[in-house]
Amino acid sequence: MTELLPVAVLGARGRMGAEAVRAVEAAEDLELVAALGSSDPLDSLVSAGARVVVDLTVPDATVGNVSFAVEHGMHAVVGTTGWTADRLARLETLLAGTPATGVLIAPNFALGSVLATAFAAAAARYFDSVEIVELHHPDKVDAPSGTAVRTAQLVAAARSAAGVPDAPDATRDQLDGARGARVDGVPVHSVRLRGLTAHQEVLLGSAGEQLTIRHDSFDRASFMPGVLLGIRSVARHPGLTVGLDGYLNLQTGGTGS
Ligand SMILES: NC(=O)C1=CN([C@@H]2O[C@H](COP(=O)(O)OP(=O)(O)OC[C@H]3O[C@@H](n4cnc5c(N)ncnc54)[C@H](O)[C@@H]3O)[C@@H](O)[C@H]2O)C=CC1
Ligand SMILES: O=C(O)C1=N[C@H](C(=O)O)C[C@H](O)C1
Repeated sequence: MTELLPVAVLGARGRMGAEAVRAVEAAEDLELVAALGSSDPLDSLVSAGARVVVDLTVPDATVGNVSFAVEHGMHAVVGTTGWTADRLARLETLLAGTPATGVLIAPNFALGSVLATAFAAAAARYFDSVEIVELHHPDKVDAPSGTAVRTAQLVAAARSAAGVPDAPDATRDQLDGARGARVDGVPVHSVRLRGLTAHQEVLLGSAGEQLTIRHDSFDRASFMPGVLLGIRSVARHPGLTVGLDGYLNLQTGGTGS
């Protein structure tokens, strides 16, 4: 009989965590060994024998949780937002001490969203202007979304690599925030609206034309195939991987590893 992979979920009583608990419980090759909330001690991850820790908590808690997992030789699959460049650099330093341990920081687990971001990065060099609109439910605690930040970073990097200058415009803000926030020079606008789940549009414009790349998550079930792919793959990817695209062969049309 094949051994089951022992998995723990942190933030297990939250919107995403509860969905992940159900997905792990339903997977025949995985065993849910711990499902922790905010007041549960991390030590129970060790006593439960978790090999992979899934973090779906809050930006203030995720760094401590992931550091604990890495320090105890557990792999981590992280959907929580708030991973700044500085936090990622410190995590890489920590991971250098345990070279066999893998951490996946995935701003978005929905395969369609990962593809939409890749399409936007591929298109970015061909258009004069690029702006991002992200739209979420109003219970979301952060803005802009992690997905929008990641998309803006990849768009900006693609434009910079191709030598595309920032598109100038004539607008001078009459009110702070009127043009959104800038992430690596890319304007990002955040909408919070009751009834929404998680949505993003990348608007690319040139003279006389517009390309819109839109992705919609209507249900948190959309994130679960990516969460499961992360859990099953993380041990084969030691070190830090940012973005689920790191586990997919997007260029070759492969189905992941
Ligand atoms: N990567 C992705 O595809 C997705 C990422 N997210 C991100 O996941 C995070 C969670 O989102 P939601 O589930 O909507 O939030 P939520 O607020 O419903 O759930 C967060 C849960 O974490 C718990 N928590 C807080 N501190 C904790 C700690 N130290 N240990 C264990 N649990 C703790 C809270 O009590 C709460 O139950 C957010 O950062 C969100 O942006 C959300 C959806 C998809
Ligand atoms: O809080 C959410 O809901 C989501 N958070 C992630 C983000 O900030 O990008 C992923 C998805 O957009 C849903």
